[in-house]
Amino acid sequence: MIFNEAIASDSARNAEAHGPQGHGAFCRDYEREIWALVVAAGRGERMGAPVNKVFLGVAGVPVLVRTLLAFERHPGIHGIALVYGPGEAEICQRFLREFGISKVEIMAEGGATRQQSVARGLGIMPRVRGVLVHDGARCMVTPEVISRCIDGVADHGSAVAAVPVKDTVKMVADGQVTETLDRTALWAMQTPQAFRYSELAAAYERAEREGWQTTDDAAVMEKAGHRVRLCAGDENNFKLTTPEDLLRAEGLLGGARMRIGLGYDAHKLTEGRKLILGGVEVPHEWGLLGHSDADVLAHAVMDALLGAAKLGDIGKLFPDSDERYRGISSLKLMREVGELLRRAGYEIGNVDATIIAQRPKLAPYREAMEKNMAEALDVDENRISVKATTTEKMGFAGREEGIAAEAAALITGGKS
Ligand SMILES: Nc1ccn([C@@H]2O[C@H](COP(=O)(O)OP(=O)(O)OP(=O)(O)O)[C@@H](O)[C@H]2O)c(=O)n1
Ligand SMILES: C[C@](O)(CO)[C@H](O)COP(=O)(O)O
Repeated sequence: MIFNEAIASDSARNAEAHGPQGHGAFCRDYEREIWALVVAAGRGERMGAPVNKVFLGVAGVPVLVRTLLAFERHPGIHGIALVYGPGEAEICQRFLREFGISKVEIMAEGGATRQQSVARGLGIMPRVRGVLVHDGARCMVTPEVISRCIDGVADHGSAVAAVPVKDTVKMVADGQVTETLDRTALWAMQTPQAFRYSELAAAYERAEREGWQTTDDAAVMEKAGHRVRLCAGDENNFKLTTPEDLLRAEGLLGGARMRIGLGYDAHKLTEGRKLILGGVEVPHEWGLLGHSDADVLAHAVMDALLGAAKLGDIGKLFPDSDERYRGISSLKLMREVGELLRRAGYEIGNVDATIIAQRPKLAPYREAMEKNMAEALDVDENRISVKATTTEKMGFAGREEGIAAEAAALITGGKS
């Protein structure tokens, strides 16, 4: 990542971006690339949240992360420049690491207005072919809208996502209607707003020099004398501006994205081993046999979570042929599972597990097991439930040959 705040001149900027001249394969031809410029330096006053609205979660994933992932995953986007608010660089960098976002190559602090923030981003980006300026607060942008903007800038030099106005719109003064506008000629502007980088950067330099005040990039281009073309946006690509927008986004992304998973595991009881269940060492004359600490409860919970996220199972992730996992605490593996889910954009809704054991009596340890696993998964204890049952002496558990556990997990969110 470049992460430069300011680069002195155009030639220095492209030298920095391209790397040293003559490095053949490593030399990027920025003038062929299409980038996204994501602006997230607003205050979100209309949202009324105690933090910048782009850091609020929608279905468990921060708004800004959702926005960045849309561009990260689009094959037509070569790089991303991110403009953040004062004091917010660190949290942005943490999100990039946690969610494995690798296309953000440039970061800059924004200004007091959106126009200034875009100008700053353009000022430190490499001179690419086309740039899609996008609001960090429009986290529901689809790959189709991004594609239309990329195609539009390639074919016509501009493409601004927009939707036709559906309501009747009137001019009003002092609470009185002065005019009813012709709705057929009215379109609501969204982002991305895509332009040739050279033209947009020059228009923004002029806007700053001449003190223009605009609310979108198209307006800057219009004032600079360019023709601006629209492309089809999407009704769901709305800007999260007020708390109602957040609810609407949650409704679209939250409930519809619930997933469930089931996990089951069984281990043999044997002498000379500790009995570890949910990370708790339970006093007993036998313990469970296994390559790791054989924590059958933790294993069932991990498989339920991995299954819900379609990320495989513990056998695939932590094979018993791997010496690194010999004797390992399963809670350590559970931490990794939690991290994997977070990176994939999931939030753990709840986990319900049952241990199937004839003996020992497990009720006194249930809470400690719940606490351990909640800690490992970095969720509230309220989300993890552990129960235990006997099989009335029937089957392998009843004969005390082994202990089994089963778990169900519900997760929400996800990147797609
Ligand atoms: N000085 C600013 C103002 C806005 N933006 C960004 O521009 C986008 C659209 O702005 P808006 O929704 O108006 O965001 P806020 O300015 O944060 O909201 P408000 O006007 O309610 O304070 C947002 O992603 C916002 O972070 C920015 O980068 N720098
Ligand atoms: C760029 C924009 O999102 C297009 O609708 C909008 O103009 C931003 O305006 P705001 O005043 O920052 O909400």
